[in-house]
Amino acid sequence: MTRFAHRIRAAIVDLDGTMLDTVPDFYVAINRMRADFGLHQPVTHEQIAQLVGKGSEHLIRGVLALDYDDAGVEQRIEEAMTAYQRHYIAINGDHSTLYPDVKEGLRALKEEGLKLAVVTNKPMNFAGPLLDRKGLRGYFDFVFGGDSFPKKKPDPMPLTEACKALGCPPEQVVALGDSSNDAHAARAAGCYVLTVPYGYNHGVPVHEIESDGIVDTLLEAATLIRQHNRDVL
Ligand SMILES: O=C(O)COP(=O)(O)O
Ligand SMILES: [Mg+2]
Repeated sequence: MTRFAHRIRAAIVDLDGTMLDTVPDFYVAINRMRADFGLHQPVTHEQIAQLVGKGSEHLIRGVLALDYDDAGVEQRIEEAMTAYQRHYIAINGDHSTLYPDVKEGLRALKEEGLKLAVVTNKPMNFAGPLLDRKGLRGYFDFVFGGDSFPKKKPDPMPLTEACKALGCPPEQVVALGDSSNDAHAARAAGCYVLTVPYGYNHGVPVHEIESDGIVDTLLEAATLIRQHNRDVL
């Protein structure tokens, strides 16, 4: 955390793979959608984890591509998205769990005086109810989903817009995420970025992500940020 000499005033936090292990929810919704298509062999948690992080359509296209060629995917994508969304909303949060020290980390960031925003590629109608259900919504000043802006991460737009909402220049904002998607968006927006090693990085080892550091938990991120803010005083 020495790249910029600025005090950190806000954090932008990713959802899937950073705060919540949501693959078990995706697993149920995706395999129910597959069953609707007569595909009864379930896709695995590992296959799903590699496809999470770039929004629902990317995920469902990737899942369909396991069984169909390009034309077959195109033919089914609309019906698959409708079925998937119905199944996901019916179970949203039933099987997903908080990673260790998430609430402790968010609390510590707030105690440090940071403003907090969620920026996820999950659509808002999934993200909002999930954050409420897991007791996370109250920590955040803003929540932005994959459909909140015309572009999703790794485009910098959602982070740039979140910085504006937070009222902080990007160089005073740290992004906390689990994937290269978050890191690319943060770098392009001009924010710091710290990555957690336990999430889903499209099947690529987390140390290959260009970030300002890897932290074991959000609580460790908060400790690092507090230290950084003391050092720049
Ligand atoms: O791809 C998704 O649905 C969400 O992924 P994210 O929360 O890691 O941005
Ligand atoms: Mg993520």
